[in-house]
Amino acid sequence: MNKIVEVLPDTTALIQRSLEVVVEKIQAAIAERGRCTIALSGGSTPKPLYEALATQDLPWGQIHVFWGDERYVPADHPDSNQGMARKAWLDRVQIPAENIHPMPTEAADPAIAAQDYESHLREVLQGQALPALDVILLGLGDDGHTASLFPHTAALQVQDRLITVGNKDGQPRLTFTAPLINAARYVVFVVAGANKQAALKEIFAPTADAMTYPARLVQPQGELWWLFDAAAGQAING
Ligand SMILES: O=C1O[C@H](COP(=O)(O)O)[C@@H](O)[C@H](O)[C@H]1O
Repeated sequence: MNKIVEVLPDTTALIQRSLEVVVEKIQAAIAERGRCTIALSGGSTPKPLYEALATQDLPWGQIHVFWGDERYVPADHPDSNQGMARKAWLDRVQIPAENIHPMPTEAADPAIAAQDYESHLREVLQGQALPALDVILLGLGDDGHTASLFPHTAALQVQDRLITVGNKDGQPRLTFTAPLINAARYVVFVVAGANKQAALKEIFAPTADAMTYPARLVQPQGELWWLFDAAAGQAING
Protein backbone atom coordinates (compact mmCIF):
# COMPACT_ATOMS: atom_id res chain seq x y z
CA MET A 1 0.00 0.00 0.00
CA ASN A 2 1.23 3.44 -0.94
CA LYS A 3 -0.14 6.03 1.54
CA ILE A 4 -0.25 9.72 0.66
CA VAL A 5 -1.29 12.30 3.26
CA GLU A 6 -1.90 15.96 2.43
CA VAL A 7 -3.18 18.75 4.67
CA LEU A 8 -4.71 21.68 2.78
CA PRO A 9 -5.06 25.18 4.26
CA ASP A 10 -8.87 25.27 4.24
CA THR A 11 -11.94 23.48 2.87
CA THR A 12 -11.81 25.35 -0.45
CA ALA A 13 -8.25 24.11 -1.02
CA LEU A 14 -9.27 20.63 0.18
CA ILE A 15 -12.02 20.42 -2.42
CA GLN A 16 -9.74 21.78 -5.17
CA ARG A 17 -7.04 19.22 -4.37
CA SER A 18 -9.60 16.40 -4.10
CA LEU A 19 -10.91 17.40 -7.52
CA GLU A 20 -7.39 17.26 -9.01
CA VAL A 21 -6.70 13.84 -7.50
CA VAL A 22 -10.06 12.34 -8.51
CA VAL A 23 -9.88 13.69 -12.08
CA GLU A 24 -6.30 12.38 -12.43
CA LYS A 25 -7.33 8.90 -11.23
CA ILE A 26 -10.41 8.84 -13.47
CA GLN A 27 -8.28 9.77 -16.49
CA ALA A 28 -5.60 7.20 -15.57
CA ALA A 29 -8.18 4.41 -15.31
CA ILE A 30 -9.71 5.33 -18.68
CA ALA A 31 -6.27 5.49 -20.30
CA GLU A 32 -5.32 2.07 -18.88
CA ARG A 33 -8.58 0.11 -19.08
CA GLY A 34 -10.96 2.15 -21.23
CA ARG A 35 -13.32 3.01 -18.39
CA CYS A 36 -13.36 4.17 -14.79
CA THR A 37 -15.42 2.67 -12.00
CA ILE A 38 -15.81 5.06 -9.08
CA ALA A 39 -17.72 4.70 -5.80
CA LEU A 40 -19.04 7.77 -4.03
CA SER A 41 -19.33 8.65 -0.37
CA GLY A 42 -22.17 10.53 1.28
CA GLY A 43 -22.43 12.97 4.13
CA SER A 44 -21.82 16.71 3.88
CA THR A 45 -18.11 16.97 2.98
CA PRO A 46 -18.16 15.67 -0.63
CA LYS A 47 -21.04 17.82 -1.91
CA PRO A 48 -18.80 20.70 -3.12
CA LEU A 49 -16.48 18.13 -4.71
CA TYR A 50 -19.40 16.71 -6.68
CA GLU A 51 -20.43 20.24 -7.72
CA ALA A 52 -16.87 20.82 -8.93
CA LEU A 53 -16.84 17.49 -10.82
CA ALA A 54 -20.01 18.63 -12.62
CA THR A 55 -17.99 21.44 -14.21
CA GLN A 56 -15.35 19.10 -15.67
CA ASP A 57 -15.12 18.02 -19.28
CA LEU A 58 -14.77 14.26 -18.81
CA PRO A 59 -15.65 11.32 -21.10
CA TRP A 60 -18.83 10.60 -19.16
CA GLY A 61 -19.73 7.56 -21.29
CA GLN A 62 -16.61 5.82 -19.95
CA ILE A 63 -17.32 6.51 -16.29
CA HIS A 64 -19.42 4.18 -14.11
CA VAL A 65 -20.64 5.52 -10.79
CA PHE A 66 -21.42 3.38 -7.71
CA TRP A 67 -21.99 4.20 -4.05
CA GLY A 68 -19.84 2.97 -1.18
CA ASP A 69 -22.73 3.30 1.24
CA GLU A 70 -26.35 4.33 1.34
CA ARG A 71 -28.95 5.21 3.90
CA TYR A 72 -31.94 2.86 3.55
CA VAL A 73 -34.29 5.54 2.24
CA PRO A 74 -35.81 6.33 -1.18
CA ALA A 75 -33.69 8.34 -3.64
CA ASP A 76 -35.83 11.44 -3.14
CA HIS A 77 -35.35 11.41 0.64
CA PRO A 78 -33.17 14.25 1.97
CA ASP A 79 -30.80 11.70 3.58
CA SER A 80 -30.18 9.78 0.35
CA ASN A 81 -26.51 9.71 -0.70
CA GLN A 82 -27.65 8.94 -4.24
CA GLY A 83 -30.04 11.90 -4.25
CA MET A 84 -27.31 14.28 -3.07
CA ALA A 85 -24.80 13.12 -5.70
CA ARG A 86 -27.38 13.27 -8.49
CA LYS A 87 -28.39 16.84 -7.64
CA ALA A 88 -24.83 18.09 -7.10
CA TRP A 89 -23.17 16.27 -10.01
CA LEU A 90 -24.81 13.51 -12.04
CA ASP A 91 -27.95 15.37 -13.11
CA ARG A 92 -25.75 18.17 -14.45
CA VAL A 93 -23.58 16.14 -16.87
CA GLN A 94 -24.17 13.95 -19.92
CA ILE A 95 -23.55 10.63 -18.19
CA PRO A 96 -25.60 7.75 -19.63
CA ALA A 97 -28.29 6.58 -17.21
CA GLU A 98 -27.00 3.00 -17.46
CA ASN A 99 -23.61 4.14 -16.10
CA ILE A 100 -25.19 5.17 -12.79
CA HIS A 101 -25.44 2.27 -10.34
CA PRO A 102 -27.31 3.33 -7.18
CA MET A 103 -27.65 1.02 -4.21
CA PRO A 104 -31.23 -0.36 -4.20
CA THR A 105 -33.34 0.59 -1.19
CA GLU A 106 -36.78 -0.73 -2.18
CA ALA A 107 -36.73 -4.28 -0.76
CA ALA A 108 -38.40 -4.76 2.61
CA ASP A 109 -35.29 -6.63 3.76
CA PRO A 110 -32.03 -4.65 3.38
CA ALA A 111 -30.08 -7.95 3.32
CA ILE A 112 -31.82 -8.77 0.01
CA ALA A 113 -30.87 -5.33 -1.33
CA ALA A 114 -27.24 -5.93 -0.27
CA GLN A 115 -27.22 -9.27 -2.16
CA ASP A 116 -28.78 -7.65 -5.23
CA TYR A 117 -26.19 -4.86 -5.30
CA GLU A 118 -23.38 -7.37 -4.86
CA SER A 119 -24.71 -9.39 -7.84
CA HIS A 120 -24.98 -6.21 -9.90
CA LEU A 121 -21.44 -5.15 -9.01
CA ARG A 122 -20.11 -8.59 -9.97
CA GLU A 123 -21.96 -8.39 -13.29
CA VAL A 124 -20.47 -4.98 -14.15
CA LEU A 125 -16.97 -5.90 -12.92
CA GLN A 126 -17.04 -9.33 -14.52
CA GLY A 127 -14.35 -11.92 -13.99
CA GLN A 128 -12.82 -10.77 -10.73
CA ALA A 129 -13.50 -12.85 -7.59
CA LEU A 130 -12.78 -9.79 -5.48
CA PRO A 131 -13.52 -6.93 -7.89
CA ALA A 132 -11.24 -3.90 -7.88
CA LEU A 133 -12.98 -0.60 -8.36
CA ASP A 134 -10.72 2.08 -9.76
CA VAL A 135 -11.57 4.82 -7.27
CA ILE A 136 -13.39 4.68 -3.94
CA LEU A 137 -14.16 8.00 -2.28
CA LEU A 138 -14.56 7.83 1.48
CA GLY A 139 -15.52 10.22 4.24
CA LEU A 140 -14.92 9.93 7.96
CA GLY A 141 -17.46 10.29 10.73
CA ASP A 142 -16.39 11.84 14.03
CA ASP A 143 -16.94 8.39 15.59
CA GLY A 144 -14.29 6.89 13.26
CA HIS A 145 -16.76 5.28 10.86
CA THR A 146 -16.24 5.25 7.14
CA ALA A 147 -18.73 4.20 4.45
CA SER A 148 -21.40 2.70 6.77
CA LEU A 149 -18.91 0.66 8.78
CA PHE A 150 -19.84 1.87 12.26
CA PRO A 151 -17.93 1.08 15.46
CA HIS A 152 -18.65 -2.30 17.04
CA THR A 153 -21.14 -3.43 14.40
CA ALA A 154 -21.34 -6.80 12.63
CA ALA A 155 -20.56 -5.22 9.25
CA LEU A 156 -16.93 -4.74 10.32
CA GLN A 157 -16.40 -8.50 10.54
CA VAL A 158 -17.78 -9.38 7.11
CA GLN A 159 -15.04 -10.95 5.00
CA ASP A 160 -16.98 -13.08 2.52
CA ARG A 161 -19.30 -10.48 0.96
CA LEU A 162 -18.79 -7.34 -1.10
CA ILE A 163 -21.86 -5.56 0.26
CA THR A 164 -23.47 -5.88 3.65
CA VAL A 165 -25.98 -4.21 5.93
CA GLY A 166 -24.57 -1.56 8.25
CA ASN A 167 -26.21 -0.32 11.40
CA LYS A 168 -26.38 3.35 12.39
CA ASP A 169 -28.10 3.59 15.78
CA GLY A 170 -30.45 0.73 14.86
CA GLN A 171 -31.17 2.04 11.35
CA PRO A 172 -30.05 -0.17 8.44
CA ARG A 173 -27.69 1.09 5.76
CA LEU A 174 -26.01 -0.62 2.83
CA THR A 175 -22.24 -0.54 2.77
CA PHE A 176 -19.15 -1.80 0.97
CA THR A 177 -17.30 -4.29 3.14
CA ALA A 178 -13.68 -3.81 4.14
CA PRO A 179 -12.43 -6.46 1.64
CA LEU A 180 -14.15 -4.67 -1.27
CA ILE A 181 -12.74 -1.30 -0.21
CA ASN A 182 -9.28 -2.79 0.18
CA ALA A 183 -9.32 -4.31 -3.30
CA ALA A 184 -9.58 -0.85 -4.92
CA ARG A 185 -6.83 0.75 -6.99
CA TYR A 186 -7.24 4.18 -5.38
CA VAL A 187 -8.98 4.95 -2.10
CA VAL A 188 -9.38 8.66 -1.41
CA PHE A 189 -10.51 9.96 1.99
CA VAL A 190 -11.72 13.58 1.99
CA VAL A 191 -11.95 14.80 5.57
CA ALA A 192 -12.86 18.24 6.92
CA GLY A 193 -13.49 19.70 10.35
CA ALA A 194 -12.02 19.83 13.84
CA ASN A 195 -14.67 17.35 15.05
CA LYS A 196 -12.74 14.57 13.23
CA GLN A 197 -9.48 15.14 15.18
CA ALA A 198 -10.06 12.75 18.09
CA ALA A 199 -10.94 9.84 15.78
CA LEU A 200 -8.05 10.67 13.42
CA LYS A 201 -5.51 10.53 16.25
CA GLU A 202 -6.57 6.93 16.89
CA ILE A 203 -6.79 6.02 13.22
CA PHE A 204 -3.20 7.22 12.67
CA ALA A 205 -1.85 5.79 15.96
CA PRO A 206 0.57 2.84 15.64
CA THR A 207 -1.94 0.64 17.47
CA ALA A 208 -5.65 1.06 18.21
CA ASP A 209 -8.75 -1.06 17.93
CA ALA A 210 -10.26 -1.20 14.45
CA MET A 211 -13.62 -2.25 15.93
CA THR A 212 -13.69 1.11 17.75
CA TYR A 213 -12.15 3.09 14.86
CA PRO A 214 -13.39 1.32 11.70
CA ALA A 215 -11.44 3.54 9.28
CA ARG A 216 -8.35 1.61 10.47
CA LEU A 217 -9.69 -1.34 8.45
CA VAL A 218 -8.96 0.57 5.24
CA GLN A 219 -5.62 -0.78 4.02
CA PRO A 220 -6.01 -0.99 0.23
CA GLN A 221 -3.75 -2.92 -2.09
CA GLY A 222 -3.54 0.22 -4.23
CA GLU A 223 -2.95 3.84 -3.23
CA LEU A 224 -4.48 5.27 -0.07
CA TRP A 225 -4.98 9.04 -0.10
CA TRP A 226 -5.87 11.03 3.01
CA LEU A 227 -6.79 14.62 2.14
CA PHE A 228 -7.51 16.95 5.08
CA ASP A 229 -8.40 20.53 5.66
CA ALA A 230 -6.25 22.28 8.27
CA ALA A 231 -8.81 21.77 11.05
CA ALA A 232 -8.90 17.98 10.62
CA GLY A 233 -5.20 17.74 9.71
CA GLN A 234 -4.14 19.20 13.08
CA ALA A 235 -4.79 15.72 14.47
CA ILE A 236 -1.80 14.34 12.62
CA ASN A 237 0.39 17.47 12.54
CA GLY A 238 -0.34 18.99 15.93
O1 LIG B 1 -23.00 8.93 7.25
C1 LIG B 1 -22.13 9.23 6.50
O2 LIG B 1 -21.12 10.02 6.94
C2 LIG B 1 -19.79 9.84 6.50
C3 LIG B 1 -19.04 11.11 6.86
O3 LIG B 1 -19.84 12.25 6.50
P1 LIG B 1 -19.44 13.78 6.70
O4 LIG B 1 -20.78 14.50 6.69
O5 LIG B 1 -18.73 13.92 8.00
O6 LIG B 1 -18.62 14.15 5.53
C4 LIG B 1 -19.78 9.50 5.01
O7 LIG B 1 -18.51 9.09 4.63
C5 LIG B 1 -20.77 8.38 4.69
O8 LIG B 1 -20.77 8.09 3.30
C6 LIG B 1 -22.14 8.82 5.08
O9 LIG B 1 -23.12 7.86 4.78
